[in-house]
Amino acid sequence: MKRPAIKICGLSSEDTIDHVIRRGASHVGFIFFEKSPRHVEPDVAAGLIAHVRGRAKTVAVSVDADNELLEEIVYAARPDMLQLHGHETPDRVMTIKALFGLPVIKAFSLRAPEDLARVDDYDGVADHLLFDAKPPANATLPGGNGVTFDWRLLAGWRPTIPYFLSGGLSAENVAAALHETGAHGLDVSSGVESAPGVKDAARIDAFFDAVDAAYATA
Ligand SMILES: O=C(O)c1ccccc1NCC(=O)[C@H](O)[C@H](O)COP(=O)(O)O
Repeated sequence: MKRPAIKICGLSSEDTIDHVIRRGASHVGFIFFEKSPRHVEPDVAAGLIAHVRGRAKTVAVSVDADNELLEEIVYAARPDMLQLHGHETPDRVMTIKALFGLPVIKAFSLRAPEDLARVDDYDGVADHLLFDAKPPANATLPGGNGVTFDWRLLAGWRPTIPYFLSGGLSAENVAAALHETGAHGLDVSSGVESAPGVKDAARIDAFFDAVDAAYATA
């Protein structure tokens, strides 16, 4: 079985970036959402993204961002891809793609089967999908909450667009998540942190070790 793409999200230091790329991250994500403990300003992200260039795909994550913010992010930081983690409609995704010419990962929050109903509308529009858990009722962030959803929602479901499985993944559960869903890619943030926004080298290693072990036995 082919090892999935692995996106480590919410990065903010060159050392951690180097570590996750060394361990095999295919994508690294930067959060542009001020309420997040992982938020990076576009000028800081520019340095981090320049540091990555060519070694992994760089992903700028935004939430219902207007054109002005997207311009600031894209023209300052020059990411390879945009992740839209809000309520962006298919029309809005098409507009963003036309404006910036970058591939788009469209994120969806899942809790129940009906949450998948809108996904087909993004066929031919989004380049990748990302399935995350719906945030808990008291959450202030639409993502990065470290909570899982019921992976059986995706079992046997083969979308025409490749997808990242996300939401509360960690070294402890990633093998089961892969087994249940057969996801094309994995995305993790809290599960490789010691505190919100603080990436942890040991947890990063444990995560990649768990993915490698899952593939060695697949
Ligand atoms: O991580 C954040 O702080 C964040 C804030 C606002 C929108 C999206 C955010 N994260 C997006 C991601 O792709 C996360 O990796 C994804 O939600 C999974 O996070 P976690 O459950 O913590 O692994």
